[in-house]
Amino acid sequence: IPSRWRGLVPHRCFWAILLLALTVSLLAGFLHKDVRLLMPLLKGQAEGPPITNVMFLKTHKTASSTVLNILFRFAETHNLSVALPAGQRVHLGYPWLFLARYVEGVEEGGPEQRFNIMCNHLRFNLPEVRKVMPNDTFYFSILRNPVFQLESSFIYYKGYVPAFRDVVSLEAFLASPGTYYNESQGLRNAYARNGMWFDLGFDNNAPAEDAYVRARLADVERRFQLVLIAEHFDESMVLLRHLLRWRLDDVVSFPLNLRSPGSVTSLTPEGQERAKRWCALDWRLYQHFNRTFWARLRTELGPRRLRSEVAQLQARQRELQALCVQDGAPKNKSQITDLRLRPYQSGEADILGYSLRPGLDNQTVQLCQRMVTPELQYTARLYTQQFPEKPPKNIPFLGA
Ligand SMILES: Nc1ncnc2c1ncn2[C@@H]1O[C@H](COP(=O)(O)OS(=O)(=O)O)[C@@H](OP(=O)(O)O)[C@H]1O
Repeated sequence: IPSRWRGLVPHRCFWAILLLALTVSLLAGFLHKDVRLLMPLLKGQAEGPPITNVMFLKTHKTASSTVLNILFRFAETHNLSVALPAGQRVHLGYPWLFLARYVEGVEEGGPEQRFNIMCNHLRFNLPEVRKVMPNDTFYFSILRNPVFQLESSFIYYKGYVPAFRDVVSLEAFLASPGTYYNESQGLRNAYARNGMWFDLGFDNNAPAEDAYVRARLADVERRFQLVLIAEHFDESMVLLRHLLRWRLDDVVSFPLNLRSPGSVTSLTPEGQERAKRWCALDWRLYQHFNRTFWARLRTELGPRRLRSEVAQLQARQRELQALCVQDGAPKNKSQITDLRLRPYQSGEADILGYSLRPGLDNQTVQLCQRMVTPELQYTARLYTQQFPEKPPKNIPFLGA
């Protein structure tokens, strides 16, 4: 070593060691992350092909139309059969308890029929669902904070539900529900109290006694492999994708069936507390499954992978929104000129949908159109595809 460099040697050694240490630690961090990101691929291979027998209990006003759109798209692109409402119906017998014969192609005493996907509105009734779905079906559902679910329901079903018809606001209804809500007025009132409990097939007017509630929660735990939470929609989709072993693009969606900001009125804090008491069964249900949802995310994915997949999902959604959606935002009914894309309007709500960007090529139009097709039109379209020999579903509001 030349003498003029001798003093530098320990110094250089120090830097070299530091550089090595940094490289190793960076590499370790990178590899750790990368291995985790590779896990779905590796695990997917180990665990087998995507799950294609799926039953989604479509609860009301819980982002369930967005989930239905995801399932319909998956069915269409994978050539799967869907348990569709028979004849001119657009739901599977709701609000009556589901019966197998509400499904098109299923006849009492007729040959056995099994479908891959089931997701139109129905009131859950396991023995009858099992008659049309394969034994290895994956069952899942979605819940929403009952305060916001009830707000959405009130506006949407204002003219339809006897309990809501003659009251000026949800705030007024909750201040004195006994004045407006009459149990004996039949099933139509189910939208006014514990709607999610009702959709699960339970008695929405039952007293919220602890033993009863616990027993029903255990029923739901036993039957449904997964219960998602609407407030955490993206996390929900990441978890769903993981459990079904689907691709990221299979669970990308645009929010459907949204109320316009002008149709949203929020309850006061006092009104919210009343809503929780009035819908005590739904409140217990929601609290329980909100807890299990986060516990499940922790065990199935862990925070780092969850964050990374949610970010990927959101980036892909933004990309598709820029590609597909005219002006990149939802529109009200008068702005949607293509009737195939105009969502059903109900009650006092202004329900938003999407128009497609003009000038898209055929393949892109197909992809985008599927993503923005509302529930009724999509149900009708799949029905015609699946039963070309039957009269098509006639959706009267489309002509209006
Ligand atoms: N992705 C996503 N994330 C969070 N929330 C979402 C999403 N998609 C739809 N929504 C909200 O869900 C409400 C509509 O629910 P449903 O489609 O279940 O209604 S319906 O029962 O089928 O009529 C409706 O709620 P409100 O706007 O409060 O009425 C939608 O805004």
